[in-house]
This record gives sequence, structure tokens and C-alpha cells, in this order.
Amino acid sequence: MSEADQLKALRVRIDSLDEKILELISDRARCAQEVARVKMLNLQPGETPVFYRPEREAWVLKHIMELNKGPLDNEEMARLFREIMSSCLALEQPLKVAYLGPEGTFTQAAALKHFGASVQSKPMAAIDEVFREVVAGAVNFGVVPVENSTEGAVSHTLDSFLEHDIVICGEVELRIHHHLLIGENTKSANISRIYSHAQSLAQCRKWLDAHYPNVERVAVASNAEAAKRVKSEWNSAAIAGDVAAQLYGLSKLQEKIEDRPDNSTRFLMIGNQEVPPTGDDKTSIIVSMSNRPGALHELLVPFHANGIDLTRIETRPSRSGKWTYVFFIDFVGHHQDPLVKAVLEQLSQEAVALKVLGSYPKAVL
Ligand SMILES: O=C(O)C(=O)C[C@]1(C(=O)O)C=C[C@@H](O)C=C1
Repeated sequence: MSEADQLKALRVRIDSLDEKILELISDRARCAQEVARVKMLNLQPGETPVFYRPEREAWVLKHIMELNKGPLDNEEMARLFREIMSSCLALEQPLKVAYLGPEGTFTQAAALKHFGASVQSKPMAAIDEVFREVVAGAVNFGVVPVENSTEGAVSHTLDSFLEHDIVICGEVELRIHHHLLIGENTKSANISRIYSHAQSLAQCRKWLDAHYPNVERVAVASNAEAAKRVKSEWNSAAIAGDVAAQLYGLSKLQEKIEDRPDNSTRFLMIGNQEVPPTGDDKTSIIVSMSNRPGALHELLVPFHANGIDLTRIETRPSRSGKWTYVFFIDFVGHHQDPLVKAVLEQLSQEAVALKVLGSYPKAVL
């Protein structure tokens, strides 16, 4: 058979498969509409329907990954299903999600990775504004960065948890690749300024020291903001990611300039919705202890005694007195798990204050 004939036959097969996929996706979407109808029917007076179910979404994606036999890899397959579910949810309720903007930030990429592309996303100028937007009920959820594997905690986010009553409903991790970007009027040899967010400048510190030791580094509100400036400014460069490069039409002078190849950022989804257990969850709490010898030890003992895996502990000034601190702790398990419940009860007896920020499914994608 000639190449043209072989391609023709294969494309006939692809067309017929696409028709089946189309029918199946439409069936699934109709099912989601039915789910919405059932959720509305069974409401108690005064109750609002809960359309978005992170625990169910986590299960669906994991199930797909378990069943997947290739040739598409698990992440790729889950990404496709992520988008199908996002479209189905939008039929039930179009979710509004605020994120740390402007458009083109890694936080926007994290929001899309977690919720899919069918949400209405709203860029905010600062982390605290994302929190306020959620608290005010102007959006269903917010997305904020919380820690970077190279640079550590994002303190604005931790401090915002001290000021707002909010629930963590999910997490997502993003591999962060930074590029050195320039506009069409800039030549590499003429670069006199490099703009980026302070965290991104820090994540590329060694590379900058080696390649542009005498060039001024200017910290701006976000790397998308840096890309935006560079578009209209001669002889300057920005450090930002792919989305910002595309959005502002910049070219890459050098790709992947982050000092650590595994550079990743973890983001949190914040809202007002408690998430039921999935069996593979994490919990975040804030604890403050009295300032006495052994307090930190007492804080950690119940976790060790019950075999609970701590995934992170961070200290921040408490804002209620000089040299007093609060601990942000993440651990494996859900606050409704009997073992976790026992630990939290024990802790609340030792602690000056303890607040559960939320239990949520471990990141799937
Ligand atoms: O199972 C549900 O509760 C649904 O609403 C359906 C569905 C889906 O498309 O699978 C859609 C949105 C939810 O966030 C979870 C799952």
C-alpha cells in the first residue's frame, strides 16, 4: 500500500474513534448535568449545593492512572481527564477562581493544572487580595504559592492565614522552569537590567552571578509583570516562564536557568469548603505554644507517638507579641481519621492555640 493509502486508512480509523469519543464525552457531560440535578433536589432548606468535589476528582484521576496501559503516560492521560471533568463541572457550575496575577504567572498555571481550563480565573495583584476575594465570596476558590523547593516558604501566604478564616481544599505542585527573556529591540550584549520576582531572582542567583554578574537585578511584583515591562523597554531582560514568554511575545535568550533542575513550587487552593477524607490526604494546622523550655518537643511528641508523618514545619512571628511564634505544620492524614483526631486533641491540651486550616487530597497531578 502507498503511504497516501496507509494514511487514508488510519485517518478513517481515527475519525471513527473520534466519533465514539465525542459520543462518550457527551454522555459523560449529560451524566454530570444529572448529578447537578440530584444535588439540587436533595438540598435541605437554607443549604447551598456543593458542585465541586475535590475528593471525587482526586479519585477519578487516580483511577484513570491505575487503569492506564499506555501508550500515553499516566500524567498525560490524567491531564486529558482533568480537562473533561473541568468542562463537566462547568456545566454544573462555572467555578470562579482568583489567583496571584497578573496573567501569565506560575500561580495561574497552577490554577489551570488543578481546576482545568474551564474555570473563570481572576488575576489579583497580591496574595492578600486573593484571600480577601475568597473571604468576601466574590470567587469560589483562590490559588496562592506556599513554598518553593529552592527558596522555602512564601511568608506572605503564611501570614495571610493568620489574618483570615479560610479552608485549604487542595494542593498542587508545579515544576518551575525560568528563562531569560528579551523583546525584539534588545541585544544580549546590551542588557543593563534584569527584572523578575524576588523569589525567581533568588532561584537563578548562581546562574546570574556566572553570566550577568554586573547587571542590575530589579525585583518586581511578579515574573509576568517583569515580562510585561521588558516588552516595551529596550536593553532589559526578564526572568519568567513559558506562559509569560508567550503572552508578551518575548524570545528566550537562555532556557531553564534555575539553579536547581528540580526547582518546584507548591500551591494551595483556598476556599470555604471542608473536603471529606479520600484515604490519601494531608492536613495543615497552625499551632502556637507558650514560650517555655520543651514546648517544641511537646508539640512534636504526639505525631511521633502515633506514627504520623510530618511533611513540613515552618515558624512565623505570631504578630501578637514580640519574639512569640506560631508553627505551620503539614502532615499526612485527614482530621477526621481517628488517629489524627487523637493527636489533635492531645495537641490542643498542650497548645495556647490550635487551628486546623484544612484536610485535602494529596496532589494527584
Ligand atoms: O461526582 C460529582 O459530584 C460530580 O459533580 C461529577 C464530577 C465529574 O465530572 O466527574 C464533576 C465535578 C466534581 O468536582 C466531581 C466530579
